[in-house]
This record gives sequence, structure tokens and C-alpha cells, in this order.
Amino acid sequence: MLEQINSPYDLKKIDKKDFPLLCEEIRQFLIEKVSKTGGHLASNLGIVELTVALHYVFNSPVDKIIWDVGHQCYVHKIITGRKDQFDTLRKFNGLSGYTKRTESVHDIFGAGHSSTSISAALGIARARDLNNEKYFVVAVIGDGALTGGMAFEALNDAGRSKTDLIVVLNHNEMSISENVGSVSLYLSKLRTDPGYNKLKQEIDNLLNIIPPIGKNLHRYIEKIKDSVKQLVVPGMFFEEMGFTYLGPIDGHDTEMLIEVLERAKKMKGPILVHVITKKGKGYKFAEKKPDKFHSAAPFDIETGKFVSEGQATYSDVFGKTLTEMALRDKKIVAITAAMPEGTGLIHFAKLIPERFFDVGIAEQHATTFAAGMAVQGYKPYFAVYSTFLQRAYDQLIHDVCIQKLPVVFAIDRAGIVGEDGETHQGVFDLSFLRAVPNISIMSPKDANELVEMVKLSRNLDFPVAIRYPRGKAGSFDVNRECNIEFGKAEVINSGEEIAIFALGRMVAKAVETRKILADFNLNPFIVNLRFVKPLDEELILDISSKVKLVVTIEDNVVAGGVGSAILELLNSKGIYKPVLRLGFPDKFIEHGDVENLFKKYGLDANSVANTILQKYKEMM
Ligand SMILES: Cc1ncc(C[n+]2csc(CCOP(=O)(O)OP(=O)(O)O)c2C)c(N)n1
Ligand SMILES: CC(=O)[C@@H](O)[C@H](O)COP(=O)(O)O
Ligand SMILES: [Mg+2]
Repeated sequence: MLEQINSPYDLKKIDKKDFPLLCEEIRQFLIEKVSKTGGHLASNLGIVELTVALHYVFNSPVDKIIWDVGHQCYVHKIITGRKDQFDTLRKFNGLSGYTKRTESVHDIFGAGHSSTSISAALGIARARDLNNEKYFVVAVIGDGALTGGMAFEALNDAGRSKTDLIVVLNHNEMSISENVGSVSLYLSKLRTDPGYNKLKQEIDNLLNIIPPIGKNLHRYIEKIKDSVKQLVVPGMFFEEMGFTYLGPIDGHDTEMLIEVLERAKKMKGPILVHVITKKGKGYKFAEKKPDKFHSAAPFDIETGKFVSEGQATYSDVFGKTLTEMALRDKKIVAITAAMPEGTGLIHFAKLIPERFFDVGIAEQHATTFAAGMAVQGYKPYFAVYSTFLQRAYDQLIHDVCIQKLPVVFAIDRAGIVGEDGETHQGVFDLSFLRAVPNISIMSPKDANELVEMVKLSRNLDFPVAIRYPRGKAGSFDVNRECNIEFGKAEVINSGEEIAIFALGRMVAKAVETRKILADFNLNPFIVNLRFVKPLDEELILDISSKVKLVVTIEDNVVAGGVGSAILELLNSKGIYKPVLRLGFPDKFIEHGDVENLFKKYGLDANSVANTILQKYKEMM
């Protein structure tokens, strides 16, 4: 059946009774393809029936379906004519793992970061109304994404607006890990107590029988209805927010889904359809461990084992080091915004649960919450992906840095992350952090240096950012002493003519570059900068004054990064030399394998060596 589907129109030609079979085919397709490419398997397995029902009931692209985060849009991509590209999913020049406006007219709104769908949908709906147009607007948001503040800002705005808008809440009790927070508990209550909803329906029916006689009496009765509802159905949260609540419904029953969505179509104002699904449905390993199959690496279908399992990542190095420190130091607390696994804080959570805080997908709250703990003498470590820290820029400035509070931002996934693409590349943090007073920024060249930096940060009495990349880290020792001196760079090689200042994982590339340049009789200085703020000015000025060409290499956009910092320093001291700044250009970096991307942007060792040679020849 799947072969016949190349557009939502084809789906409408299929007999509804055959949908369960179609969904089964889609699941097999997903498992087979994602086992090879990697990707967000569990979320997509859970949303098969809901996506089929949505595309059956609504008429995309005339009707607008907006996916929150977008990591669960694979079924949508299959139905909207992109199934033949699934072998290229998340690969260089291949299909994006998220919704992307340039990829299809059915991707009405691009995503990757969480909790944006209701705002975007409301914007589209209000634009529709201003234009006097007629179409449906549907936001699909998960229970995890609903923990994000933006979702509530949007509900708050939409609820009283009377704008026609349908929000479908895909409730599977999971964020990446288990979902957290009181809204999550509230949803679970709705989910597990069918009588609760039946009662609501019965009360609504009963109250609606009361005839509205006269204007004043009508108003009075409406008031009574509201009070009775509040008394008998406590916490009618969505209704109180101004939404008509439909649900909860079984999200794996296509017939039921279609019936309820059709009903929602006929209703006016903001509607919330509460759908219960199972993350990972239909693949036993993903059902059992939905967190492991959330953002899955390629795996073996039979065993559920990941191809590259085993080696420690930078996240593990951070998580294990901090846990080790915190076992002896009761002031250390760890904070995550819904990423305990991804950030390596799971190690901390298991051993020291009382000092571990998962605040939901709420980076802004996490940052100010950390500031609050710091005010009371704790040492908070907020582990956050570089790309998601963008969300909390104001909190970082206003709540942490202005007050010079000793919060440590453990910035994971700094630099390019690869397959997640432009929404997730962590290539802006150096630029946006450098501009902020009071914060110190450092980046380790390898796993052991990360251990040392985490230790160093413990006794720094001001805001600190430690940035490190996604991926394997090599061997390390959490018991290693800290030998790094604050603000001091490391000279890896002395040299002549050329100085290469590199940061973080680019140090290894600089070392490799030097080997290539040796064949051309060039022996540059190689400096591991370690610190972006403060820069080791003395060392940088000393070495720069000895060479003809200064080169900087960073895993960040060139604009405002560490190369800019060095250029500014040299300029301010009257050292006017060519400074070749290597990093990412002024564009969003697409998805693909990290090494391919480094190559494309001239940041692999061979490309760096060639660029240096060319520049050097021009100068001679
Ligand atoms: C701002 C932001 N923070 C963190 C993430 C990482 N993230 C991606 S999906 C996800 C969980 C989403 O859960 P939910 O919306 O319930 O979708 P499900 O996977 O359960 O279907 C998280 C935390 C993100 N995409 N954006
Ligand atoms: C959708 C999303 O934002 C996360 O699932 C992200 O893809 C995880 O990335 P990692 O695989 O690097 O943890
Ligand atoms: Mg969920």
C-alpha cells in the first residue's frame, strides 16, 4: 500500500479500514531505513496513526500542519512524497531530519528546537483571518515540548483569542527521557482516569440542557456552569485556558482519530485534541528503551544494538567528572533542561538524585534557576547543548552575568554536530558569549583537558562557560589533578614564520596541519588557546610578534569568534599582520557527516594546510 502513496491525496483514496495495515507498512519502512541512517525512530514510530489521520482529515498544503520540534515528521515526509529519499535521511545533501520550508510545500514551518509550534500556528491562523481566507491550522506538539515556556505563552495568547486553531497534543509520557513536571503529572491523570473525561462530558451535557432564558439569566447560568465545572472537574486546565478540550483518545486507533479530528474541524475557536500514544510503538527495543531510540545511531534490527556503542563521549567525561566531584562536594548541583542522557548528567542523576534537577525543556528557566541556587551558595552546573543555550541568552546576561554569579555552563554539542543540521549546529556560542562581560570561556583540546577544566571551574567565583563537542572523546581519568592555569594557553609546538592558534577539537587539526606543512618546510607554532576569555594576551602577542602570518582555527562562525578576538587584540596593540581566520562562514551550516562538513568548509587538516600555503605564497 505504501508504494501507492506519493502525496496526501493518494492517502485519501485508500479505504479507511486499511489504515492499520498501512500503518504497519510505514512502521516497517521506518525501522528498516532508520536502522541504516540513524535518526529519531521512537518518536516517529509513536506517531504513525496520528500522522495518517491528520493527512486524511486535513488537506495539506492548503490546511497547515505545524510539527513541534519536527523530529517526529518522518511519517509526514513519507506521506508528502519524500519516501524515496529516506536512504539519504540526515546525510550530506540528503533529506533533513526536521521540517524544512525549502524541502516541501507541506513543511509550512521549519523546526528543530522545541515548543514553537503553537506560536507559529497562531501567527498563521491570525494571518489567515486578516486575509479573510479559509483553511485549518493545526499544531502538533508533544508532552515534552509542552514543558517549554513558549508553548504556554502561546496557549495564553491563543486561548482567549477565539481564533480557529487546532492543537493536537501527542502525549506519550516521554520527553527524550521520562517527561517531568506538574503539567506532565496532570496529563497522566487525564490519561489514566477515563472516568474523569466521561464525567466532564456528562456534566457538559447536563449543563447544556438548561435553557438560556433572558440575557442576565443566561450570563448567570454560564457563571454557574463554570463554577460547577471547576468544582466537579478540578483543573480543567485547557478549558480554563480558553481551549475546547477533546480527549483523551487512543492515538493508535485511526478510526477514532479521524472521527475526533473531523469533530474538531467543525468546532470554532481554539481546540485541543489530547492524543495518547506509545513512543517506540511496534519495535520492541524502542518500546522498551524509547530514550535510547529517541535520537538513534544506526542499529541492528534483530538485536537492537547500536553499531558504534561503547566508547565514552565528551558528555560522559563531563558527567562522570562532575559526579565524582559532587560526591565529595555537597555544594555542587547539576541542572538539565530535559537532556539527562545527552549531556551525560544521567551519571549524576543516578548517584546523587537529590542534587540533580531536570527542569523540562526550559533553558531559560534552567539558567535563572541556576542563578537562584548560586545566590544561596550552591555551585550550579547547567549542562546544555550549545544550540539550546541560545534560548537563554537574556537570562545568561541578566540573571547570571550582571550579578557575576558562579554558574558553570557546560556547553555540550559546541561546534558542528552533523546530522541534525542547521537548527542544531553549535557554531554561535563563542560569538554570543564573548560579547558578555564577567563570563570566562574555555574549551578543552581533549577528554583529559575537559576533566581539568571542570575541576578548575569549581573554584572560579564568576560565570564560566566550558564548551566541548559532540562525539567520542578518547581515554580519560576523572581523578586527574587540574594542571591548567586560569587564562593560560598551551604551546604545543614552537616554530617559525607562522603561528596557528587553535581552540578545542580544532587543536588536533592544527597538529595534523603542521605535519602536512612540514613537507613544505614550514614549521608553524601550534598553540592550544584553552581560553577565549580571558585570552592569554601575553603569549599571543609574544608569538604573533615573532611570525609573519597568524592563523586561527575554531569550530564556530568566524564572525565574532576567537579569531576575531585575536585580531582585535593584535590591532589594539598595534601589531598589524595578516590574520587568517578559519571557521564557519556567514551562513547556516547544513546537515551531514561532521568530517564531510569540515572538509566542505575548508576546516579539515588538508584544506587548512592548503589555505595556509596559498596565503603564505601570496605574502612572499
Ligand atoms: C529548545 C530545545 N531544547 C531541547 C531540545 C531537545 N529535544 C528534542 S525532542 C525533545 C523531547 C520532546 O518530547 P516530546 O515533545 O514529548 O516528543 P516525543 O519525542 O515524545 O514524541 C527534546 C528535549 C530541543 N529540540 N529544543
Ligand atoms: C530533536 C532534538 O533536538 C534532539 O533529539 C537531538 O537530535 C539530540 O541530539 P543528540 O543525538 O546529539 O543527543
Ligand atoms: Mg512525548
